[in-house]
Amino acid sequence: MNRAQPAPIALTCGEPAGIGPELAVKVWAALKDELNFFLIGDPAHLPAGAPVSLVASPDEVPGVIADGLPVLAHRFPAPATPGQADPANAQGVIDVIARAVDLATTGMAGAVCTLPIHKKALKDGAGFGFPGHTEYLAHLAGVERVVMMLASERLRVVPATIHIALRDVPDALTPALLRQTIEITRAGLVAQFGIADPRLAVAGLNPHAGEGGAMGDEELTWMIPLLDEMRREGVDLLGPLPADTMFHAAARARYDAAICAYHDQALIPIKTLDFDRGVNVTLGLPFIRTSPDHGTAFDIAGTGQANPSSTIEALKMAWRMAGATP
Ligand SMILES: NC(=O)C1=CN([C@@H]2O[C@H](COP(=O)(O)OP(=O)(O)OC[C@H]3O[C@@H](n4cnc5c(N)ncnc54)[C@H](O)[C@@H]3O)[C@@H](O)[C@H]2O)C=CC1
Ligand SMILES: NCC(=O)COP(=O)(O)O
Repeated sequence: MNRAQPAPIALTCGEPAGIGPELAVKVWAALKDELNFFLIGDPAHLPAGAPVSLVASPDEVPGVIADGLPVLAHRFPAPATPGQADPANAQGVIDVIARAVDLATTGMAGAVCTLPIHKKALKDGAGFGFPGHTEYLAHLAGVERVVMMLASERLRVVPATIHIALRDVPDALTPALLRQTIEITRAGLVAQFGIADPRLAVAGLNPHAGEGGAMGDEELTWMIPLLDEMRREGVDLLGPLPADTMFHAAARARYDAAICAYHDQALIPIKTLDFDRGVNVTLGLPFIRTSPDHGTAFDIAGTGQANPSSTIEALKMAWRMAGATP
């Protein structure tokens, strides 16, 4: 590897009781000759016998990554028991994310890549007041609004509303929110994915995109007028499209990203197509953040079965976005 590259990526440990510790070691084995990254977490949470290179600062990473997983130690109060989150560790998980953001904003880390957190464990254990990383990272960065994108080679999707109850979606999905989501997505595709003139598709809220008002009227009353207005402003937009027919192969070829009304409308197609290789990327932050597309997988934690492919893709994407040259 050419070591004159971006600053190393900070990989946050996520929930120690999940598959994060196992993934950290597996991705080190896969990527140690390709890119620079370091884990922020407790070395005692890693699988027994894992090769570790303790570092005091990210700039030590290039010199030691060949020998073992570079770890910037963050000591936790309790050990990690696979499949059982310990409330005593919840605050540590949150603090590690904040530490990674500090390193990224000061340029010591080239990007942040997050291993999965268990949202309820953080809420119960430390009163975590955010639905997920996305909103917490926006808070830490002092940014009012960011966008969650899940991306793979075959599809990019954006849920305009994220972790809210389905019954709250129609009220939360406002013209202002959809406009902002489209604008941030478009800017992110240009700046972070290198797409000069992004083509966007917007899903309707209702079945068949409302079918002319026969199955809901949000498309008629405000979505069509908003998208028409944005097309006149020069945005390359399709929609509102019926969500059930916009994800087959020929339909996907017509756009660079699909903007969806709610979480499952966006995440079901990409996790069905590319669960192993999907990457979650936050657009609109002043630093790069990627993540695997899956969660803590308590059901297989500690068994050695965790597939590292999505985390490998997340680290590679962060490395490219940080400006790495091949
Ligand atoms: N970025 C993040 O921090 C994310 C966190 N989560 C959180 O994770 C927790 C568990 O969520 P679930 O809905 O159960 O989803 P999950 O992704 O953890 O697990 C769903 C299924 O996929 C399997 N699976 C997941 N990742 C795998 C991998 N790398 N290799 C092999 N099998 C894998 C699991 O064993 C399970 O059967 C929740 O608290 C959720 O909020 C979920 C998604 C992303
Ligand atoms: N369903 C996606 C997800 O939970 C990721 O959330 P975040 O922690 O990246 O905000």
